[in-house]
Amino acid sequence: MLDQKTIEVIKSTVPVLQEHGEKITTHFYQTMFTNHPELLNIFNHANQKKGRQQAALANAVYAAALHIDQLETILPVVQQIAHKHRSLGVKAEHYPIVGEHLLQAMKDVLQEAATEEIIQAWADAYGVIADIFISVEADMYEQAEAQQGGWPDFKSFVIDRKVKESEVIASFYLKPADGKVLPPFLAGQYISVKLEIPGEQYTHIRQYSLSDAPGQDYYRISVKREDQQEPAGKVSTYLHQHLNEGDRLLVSAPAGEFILSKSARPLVLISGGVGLTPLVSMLKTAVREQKGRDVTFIHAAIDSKHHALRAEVDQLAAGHEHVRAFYCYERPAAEDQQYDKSGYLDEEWLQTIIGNKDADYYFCGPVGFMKAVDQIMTNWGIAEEQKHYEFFGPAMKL
Ligand SMILES: NC(=O)C1=CN([C@@H]2O[C@H](COP(=O)(O)OP(=O)(O)OC[C@H]3O[C@@H](n4cnc5c(N)ncnc54)[C@H](O)[C@@H]3O)[C@@H](O)[C@H]2O)C=CC1
Repeated sequence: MLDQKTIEVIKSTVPVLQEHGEKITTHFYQTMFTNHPELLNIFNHANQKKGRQQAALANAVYAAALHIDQLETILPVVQQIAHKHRSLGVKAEHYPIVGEHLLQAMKDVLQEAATEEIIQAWADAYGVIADIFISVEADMYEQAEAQQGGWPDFKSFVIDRKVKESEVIASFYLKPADGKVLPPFLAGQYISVKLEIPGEQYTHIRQYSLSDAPGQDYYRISVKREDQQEPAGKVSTYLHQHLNEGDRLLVSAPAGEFILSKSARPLVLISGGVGLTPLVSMLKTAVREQKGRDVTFIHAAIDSKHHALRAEVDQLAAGHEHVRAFYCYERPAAEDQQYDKSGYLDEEWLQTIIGNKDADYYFCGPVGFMKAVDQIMTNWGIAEEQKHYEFFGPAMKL
């Protein structure tokens, strides 16, 4: 544990971290990857380029400094990050490397303001925080391995089926190459996929939500081809264009805390674009395991051509009185007939379809969509514990 003096010194650096946090973390990543290029096999290069990883780490360091005397308050965030770390293969031996470069980056950026005392206090604090992560993650590796059919890191899977779901989304049904049983997962969880792309120096790892219900003999991911964005998504493009039935890829055990809970309240699932993947898994699970629970599934897509997995959702809604599905098309095509609203979803429309607002809400989609939905929840006075959401990529808050 940290002594009072160390805590005070750490807290005194909060303003400076707020001001220089991203500069420090940008410098940190640069020097760490120069000295340890092998770590580029773990980190998402696109997030580095866009500066998202730097911002997320700066926020995490800042939050740690702010709460250094009550570290238990950051435990939920630790859990969330630890899930991601376990799915990426982050190990205890990586922490000293990160610590050394973080402290060096503080010294380099803050110069004389980073006194001996401050650097020592941060070294102590980093040690305590790293130990928490290492121990939480060690448990997670153990649990992943201990399940029936489980494994700790990455395991070879075969693409059993590849199915086009929309203009831009394809599903991949993945089965273990060794034919062993698959461990279960919780609706809403994701897996990491690890790929070697010809011509690329480092391996790439990406997280994809599992889009089917648990309990099958495959894991299904539904991936959007991100070849229109800048920079183009290398992994999604490679999956779409070059990987086919019979090909293999490496897969982590399922991870993540954005999961469907049981509750007596109605369930409202709101998705934008490919953000529907974890919510379709939740919808199927709720129908099967939470019999009679009112479920409203709301999906926002560009138009019918970009609308994936519609048949599966429609079938559930048609077969269960307490399940309702609504679709909002941003720019419906002339031939599009079956949708409930055009443009973006908004508060007024949601009012008309959500009868009992005292519900559990799960939402997932692009950032602008998430912000819009969160604002509506706030306007409605929905309690924080009734709001569940997930951002892919580095940890973010709404
Ligand atoms: N488990 C997770 O955290 C997952 C997260 N995602 C995220 O979901 C996102 C999905 O993106 P795309 O398919 O590219 O979506 P998209 O760009 O096709 O947009 C889908 C729909 O979202 C709505 N929307 C967009 N901006 C909005 C705004 N400002 N206000 C209200 N509605 C808005 C529109 O109706 C639009 O048609 C990605 O950012 C991805 O990272 C996707 C899968 C899983």
